[in-house]
Parts: sequence; structure tokens; C-alpha cells
Amino acid sequence: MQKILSGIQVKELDAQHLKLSGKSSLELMEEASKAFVSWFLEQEFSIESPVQIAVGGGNNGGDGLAIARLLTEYSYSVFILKCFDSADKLSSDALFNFNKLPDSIQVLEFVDWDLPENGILIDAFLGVGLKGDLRPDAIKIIQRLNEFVGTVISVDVPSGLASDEISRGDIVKADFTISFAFPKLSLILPEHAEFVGELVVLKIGLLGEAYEGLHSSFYYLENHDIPALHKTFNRFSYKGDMGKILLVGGSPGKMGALILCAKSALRTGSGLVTCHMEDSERFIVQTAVPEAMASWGLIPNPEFYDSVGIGPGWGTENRVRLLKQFLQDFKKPIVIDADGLNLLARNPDLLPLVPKNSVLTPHIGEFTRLVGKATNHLERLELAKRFAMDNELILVLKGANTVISLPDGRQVVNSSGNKYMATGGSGDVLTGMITSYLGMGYAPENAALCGVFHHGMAGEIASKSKRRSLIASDIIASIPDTYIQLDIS
Ligand SMILES: NC(=O)C1=CN([C@@H]2O[C@H](COP(=O)(O)OP(=O)(O)OC[C@H]3O[C@@H](n4cnc5c(N)ncnc54)[C@H](OP(=O)(O)O)[C@@H]3O)[C@@H](O)[C@H]2O)[C@H](O)CC1
Ligand SMILES: [K+]
Repeated sequence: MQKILSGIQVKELDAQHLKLSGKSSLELMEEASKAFVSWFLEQEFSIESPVQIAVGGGNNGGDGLAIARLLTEYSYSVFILKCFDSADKLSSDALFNFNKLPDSIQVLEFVDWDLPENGILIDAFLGVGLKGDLRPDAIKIIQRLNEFVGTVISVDVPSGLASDEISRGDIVKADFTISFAFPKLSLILPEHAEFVGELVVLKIGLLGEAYEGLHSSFYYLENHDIPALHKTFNRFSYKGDMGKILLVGGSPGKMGALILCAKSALRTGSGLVTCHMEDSERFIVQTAVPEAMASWGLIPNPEFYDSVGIGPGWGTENRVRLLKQFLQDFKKPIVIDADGLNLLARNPDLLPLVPKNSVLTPHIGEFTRLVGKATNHLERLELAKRFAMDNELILVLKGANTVISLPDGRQVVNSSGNKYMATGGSGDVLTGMITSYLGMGYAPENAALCGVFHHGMAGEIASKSKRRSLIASDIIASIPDTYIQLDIS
């Protein structure tokens, strides 16, 4: 997994990397710009779309100038919007690329810019070199850039966004942010989602020895990390190997949550799924999910199950005794979600009974009730880290970039998923997936990472054809495609 570095560390990395690799910063700029252009070409933006590139005086602007030159090689009409006073204000690498601009590129003073109705705006005004509060001239430029109605693509970070803290005020609102090497911490904070748009991270040769030497407790979970986290099964495997899991949840009017959870566990690969619920509701499960078994009345024998998932749609009335008994009887890691978490929040004496390395999956509301209130997401992530370490639990804080806090202090930021997944039942699907992996004998950390990643990826696949019409069942229906696309048998 790739480490996520802070803005200050990026500076350190740059200097160290150049020293150790013998590469020049100009070579690195060319590499970053080429990676950007490869991504740009993959999007198949119309060649008719004029491309405006807002260029600042630092190396972010230098990237923009190199991108401009490279894009003309692919017949795009490119305009440079000068957001710096004069060439003598440019960094040396930016100046080099300014002088290499082909004559076909028109260079406009920012003040002379007539906002076009459409097209593409590449924002290479300010990158990670932003220091302190924005100066008034920069604020004016950003406000103007935000009046553009076409597609806005920010280079490395949306201009005006600070790398390591919560930013407020004037920041470019991008449709896409194309960040180099690894995401900067601020790009994954929900407070910045409206500025970052869709985040794309492009690999550049910055990740050698110098990068290895820098410490961070934040990691980024991507496609290529996933296959190694999975267990493999052979042709002698039988349904018992694929795990026997118990899902406890549902209540009158909320049986859908348990059903989604069960279906998702089955699609994830569980061999045997049993749902435990109130007597009155058992027919619903038996009808909706014929592959699952139903249990009601007496508490099922925990010895029989490889893992347990508790909470979806469960309600909190008269549940404490049952939850306590599960926690006492079941010694292996379990998954706790939704009302299971609300019960823990109201009965903190139960927390020490939760088996070590269990996976808790709160959304922000549940997190606040269970762990505490934070004034911003950075603070919340710090609370999450402490909670996971102190209680030796895995805490999956759900959101646009779900963060998995591990008992050893690492915090893993998920890269899959999108805005269309914010729909009822999406969390129940995740609970089914993680419980399923635990039941298959995955180490709890791998179960949480695989569950979160495949869940997000299934949502991405489903939303290609569903967009805002996406419902939780569509995520379940796309789980098989995640295995196919990642070549997992
Ligand atoms: N290591 C990498 O990953 C690579 C990074 N690249 C790109 O480089 C930028 C970082 O470049 P840097 O030159 O360090 O800084 P920026 O271009 O982001 O910013 C410097 C310019 O910003 C102006 N500035 C700074 N603070 C303010 C402010 N408060 N208000 C207004 N303007 C501000 C500054 O102006 P000065 O007059 O103060 O000097 C500069 O003009 C990184 O983000 C990547 O895009 C490489 O190209 C590839 C490898
Ligand atoms: K930028």
C-alpha cells in the first residue's frame, strides 16, 4: 500500500529524491506532465474542446506549461492563461517550459480572458507550494476560475487548497483532481470533496528510496493491493471452507437491512449464511433469500459459526442482553454495524467484551455517538486512530473516502467508490461483505480491507449504468464483476 504524505513531507521527499536518484526536478516535471496527458487522452475529451490552462509562477504552473506543449502534439487547441506577473517571476523549471511553448499556443493575460461557454480548464495555478493565506490577487483569480462552466481539471491539488489542513475560503472547484505519486492528505477529507471532485492518483518515479524512508501512518488502498490480500481456494474446497456465518439483525419494518446483508455475504462467497431475527419476521427472510437459513427464538450456538455480523436494521429495544451474550460467547472477531454500534455507544461497559480485532463499521453519526465529537475530519481521524489502538479493534469509518483504522495505528484510506453509493442499504451490504470474508478465515485486517475495497468497486461498476438511480441491490449484483476485473478466482 502506498503511504500518504503530508505537504511538508512532499517538499522533503522532492529534495531527497533528487539527491538520491540523480534525476533533475525538470525530468520529474516532464514525467508528471506526461502522466497527466496520458490520463487526459484516455478520457477522450473532444478535440473540438478548447483547452485553457491557468498557469501560476511555481512548479505547478511549470506542470501546466509542459502539459500545454504535450497536448498540442495531440492536436488540441491550447491557451495559456498567465496567472503570474512576468516571466522573471517563474520558477526555473517553469521558465524552461515557458520558453519551450510552441508558437501555436496563445498566451493570454489573465485579465484579458473572456470566459468561454464550454471547453476544458486545466488548473495549474497553485500546487502544494501554497504558503499561508491567499493573497488578494490570487483570490480574484480563483473566483474567476470558478465562474467557468466547462470541465475543470486541477493539477496535483485544486488551487487554494492547503495540503495538510482544513481549508476554507476561495479554492478552485474541480471536476477532477489529478494528483501525482500519492494523494495529499487534504484531498481525502470530506470538507474538501466539493473542491477535489473525482480524485485520480498517477504514479510517477518519486516512490523510490527517499519515499520509503519517510514515515506516515496513512496509507492508500488501491486496485493493485487487493489480490494479495485474498485467500485462495482450491478445487477440494467445500461450502464449509467458504465459511458459516451468522447475521443478527432486522426488526419489523427493517428486514430489508438484514436481507441485503445476507445477499451480499452470499455474493461475496460465504458458503452458509444464517440470519437470526425475531420469530415474526422469519418468513420475510426465507422468502427473500432462499439461499440463507433462518434462526429465531433461542440464541444460536456460537460454536457453529466462523463469524458473526450484528446490527443491520436490528433496532435497540430489548437488545442489550442478547448483544452481551453474543459478545461473551463468541470468541472470534465479529462485525458490528448500525444498531449494534448504537447499543455499544449507550452501554460502554460492553466495549471491553467485544472480541479483539473485531470490525466496527460506523458512519459519521454512529462514530460520533460511539467515539466522540470532532470539529473536523482530521480531528475525527485522530479519535478513530486512538479508539482502534486503545480497544484493539478495527474501525471502518464510512464516507466518501472510507478510512480503516487498525489496532497498530495505521490508517488506510480507501480509493474505490463514488457519490452514487450514498443510498439506503449500502452500509448493510458492506457488513455482509466483511462478515463473509471473516467467515472464510481471512485475517480481520484483510477482511476489512477487501470488504471496503470490493464494496466501493462494486458501486463504481454498478454506477456506470445506473448513476443516481443506483440502489444497494445494484452494488450486490456487481460484486461478481469485482472478482472478474481483479482476476480473483
Ligand atoms: N514532487 C512532486 O510530486 C512533483 C511536483 N511537481 C509540481 O510542483 C508543485 C509544487 O511546486 P512549487 O514550486 O513548490 O509550488 P507551487 O507551484 O505549488 O506554488 C508556488 C507558487 O505559489 C505562489 N504562492 C505561494 N503562496 C501563495 C499565497 N499565499 N498566495 C498567492 N500565491 C502564493 C508562489 O508565489 P510567490 O510570489 O510567493 O513565490 C509561487 O508562484 C506540485 O504541486 C506539482 O504540481 C512537479 O512538477 C512534479 C513532481
Ligand atoms: K493546481
